[in-house]
Amino acid sequence: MLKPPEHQVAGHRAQDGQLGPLVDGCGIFYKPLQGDGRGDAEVAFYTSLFSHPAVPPHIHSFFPGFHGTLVLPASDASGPRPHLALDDLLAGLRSPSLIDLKIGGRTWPPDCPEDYFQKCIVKDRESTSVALGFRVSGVQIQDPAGADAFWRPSRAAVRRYMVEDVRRVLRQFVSANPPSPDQKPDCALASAVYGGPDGVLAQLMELKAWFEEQTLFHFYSASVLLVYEKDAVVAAAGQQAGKSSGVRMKLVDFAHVMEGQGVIDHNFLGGLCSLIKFMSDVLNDPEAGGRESIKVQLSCEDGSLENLGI
Ligand SMILES: O=P(O)(O)O[C@@H]1[C@@H](OP(=O)(O)O)[C@H](OP(=O)(O)O)[C@H](O)[C@H](OP(=O)(O)O)[C@H]1OP(=O)(O)O
Ligand SMILES: Nc1ncnc2c1ncn2[C@@H]1O[C@H](COP(=O)(O)OP(=O)(O)O)[C@@H](O)[C@H]1O
Repeated sequence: MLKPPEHQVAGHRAQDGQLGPLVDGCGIFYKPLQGDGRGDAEVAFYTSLFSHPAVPPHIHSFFPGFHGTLVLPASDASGPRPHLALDDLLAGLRSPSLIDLKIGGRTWPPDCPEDYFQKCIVKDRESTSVALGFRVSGVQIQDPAGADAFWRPSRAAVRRYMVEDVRRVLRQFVSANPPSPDQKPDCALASAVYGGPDGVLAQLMELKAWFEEQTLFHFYSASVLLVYEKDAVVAAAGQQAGKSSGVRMKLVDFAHVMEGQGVIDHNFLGGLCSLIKFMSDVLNDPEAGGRESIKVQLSCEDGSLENLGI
């Protein structure tokens, strides 16, 4: 049976009669084709990515598997609608921690409509996109209180994140202690999630190497989605023989991918480099919890952690 994903952290949601993605519980994530040509652009991108001879096969693993399109009843009750059928990146995970990081200092493609440009540039300037080359779009972290408890700041709170908030959240994301005004993130899982041969940093470096060369695509408003499950990471760290921690890192959201026309995607590449630097800092200085006394908006959706003065 199709239902809205339990753990979606950003983007359009199939809630309250809105159009959004659905999952089948068997490993497929169905994303409705959006209007204004965005859905068609996303289908064209996936088709090109998986068939273009100049895309090295190992690069495919940085993207969700693509299984074509399927007409399904839309979540907004508007009737049958084509959906992209993608691998569900959270399949098999009961208590995932995940973060959506929108990459690029500018999220608007060239020649987009003026009103869209105006909307995007305001968000880019008011968020950390311009300053850092990326921003947090959404985050959920398993709460140590229980496997089914999560810390998930509201969309409005995430939109207000400034540079120090981003630094803090990237530390909190790999910490075993809960977000609190009294404690710095302990970064206990940093080496297991960000470090190691199959950790996020190693994967980002491999992706960056491709972006240093590829001139096929320019990715505007696409995200890096990081997913891990604490129990699996802790279990892998306790084993000698390099058991995989199962940390998943994929790119998502290709509604605004443009042809690269032989030019490096310096906007996306710059954002990747910046993210790599931020994560390296977490690994190299795991004790630091970020500047003290910063007013960040670490609110939960239930409001219980609203306005922590961290
Ligand atoms: O509608 P908004 O203002 O919430 O903007 C959406 C963005 O939400 P935000 O508020 O930035 O978190 C949303 O961002 P996230 O995926 O939530 O990071 C998308 O950028 C979405 O555009 P598209 O589906 O990628 O074409 C954006 O939707 P469009 O307005 O471009 O359709
Ligand atoms: N293949 C996928 N599997 C699981 N979750 C996904 C997948 N793609 C996206 N998501 C979830 O949906 C969110 C929004 O996805 P995105 O493609 O950016 O949608 P939108 O175009 O509405 O912004 C992501 O932050 C993530 O939580």
